[in-house]
Amino acid sequence: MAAEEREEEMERKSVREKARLRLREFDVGDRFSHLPLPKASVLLPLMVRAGKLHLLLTVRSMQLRRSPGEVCFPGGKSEAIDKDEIDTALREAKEEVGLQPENVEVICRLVPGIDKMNYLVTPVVGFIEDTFQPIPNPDEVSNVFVVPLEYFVKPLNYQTVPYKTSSGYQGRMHSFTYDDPEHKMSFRIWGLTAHFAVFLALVIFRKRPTFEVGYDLDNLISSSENHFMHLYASVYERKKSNI
Ligand SMILES: CCC(=O)SCCNC(=O)CCNC(=O)[C@H](O)C(C)(C)COP(=O)(O)OP(=O)(O)OC[C@H]1O[C@@H](n2cnc3c(N)ncnc32)[C@H](O)[C@@H]1OP(=O)(O)O
Ligand SMILES: [Mg+2]
Repeated sequence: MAAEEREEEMERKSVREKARLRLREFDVGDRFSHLPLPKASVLLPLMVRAGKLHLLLTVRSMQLRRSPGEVCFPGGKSEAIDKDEIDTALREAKEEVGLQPENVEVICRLVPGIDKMNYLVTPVVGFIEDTFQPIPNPDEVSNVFVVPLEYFVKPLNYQTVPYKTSSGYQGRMHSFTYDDPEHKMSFRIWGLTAHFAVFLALVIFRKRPTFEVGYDLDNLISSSENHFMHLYASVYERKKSNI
């Protein structure tokens, strides 16, 4: 290995090590697994490119019944064969973009979210190699792209949009437009996917974003958990009153 390559390799390792340490502090493990909602998981695939962390995202096929054409992370619904949320995320990533589970270094599970169908969606964070060549499954994925993680705290094109869930919970959603120099295309990343990307960036960079987030950044762990429990309570109450 040439001296320059050795230096790049050391830099890559140090970027990964710093992120790994921060992420482990935020690992929720199976703390939310008992909640009585249908389950889904997404993989937040992190890679180091040119010394910086990047996230891999997909565009959903237009043929899908749910959220066609939207940007999301590789992921999907839990199946009976999955032992936990990590298994689901890895199985779905393999099915959707051809990522082999043995090529993912799983780091942690972060605080879940709830999607518009009231699925409990667990984000699983894992490192992948920057040399990974996705093989999109055309039934589910129409495109794959990467975004510098820093974009989710320091975006060039950001909006906040109001939303109301079926359970009556009102809030605001992040919406980013990312001009991808590789594909020479713009991608809109919003909703639950944007929510997970922003949280991941806050955990790793610990810096104040250029836009408002609904967290107390000095107490990010408790604040993010309270935020989730508030959302969960509104969904749970609604489900109970529909029984
Ligand atoms: C809060 C509201 C919002 O945020 S909306 C704004 C922006 N949108 C987002 O952020 C996207 C958020 N959603 C997600 O990430 C995903 O929908 C989550 C919640 C992870 C669920 O995963 P999802 O990809 O829908 O499920 P999945 O992968 O299990 O299945 C998708 C559909 O594909 C189908 N499928 C499966 N395998 C095949 C195959 N080989 N050939 C053809 N189709 C296939 C599945 O049956 C499933 O279909 P269906 O949805 O059940 O109709
Ligand atoms: Mg999916």
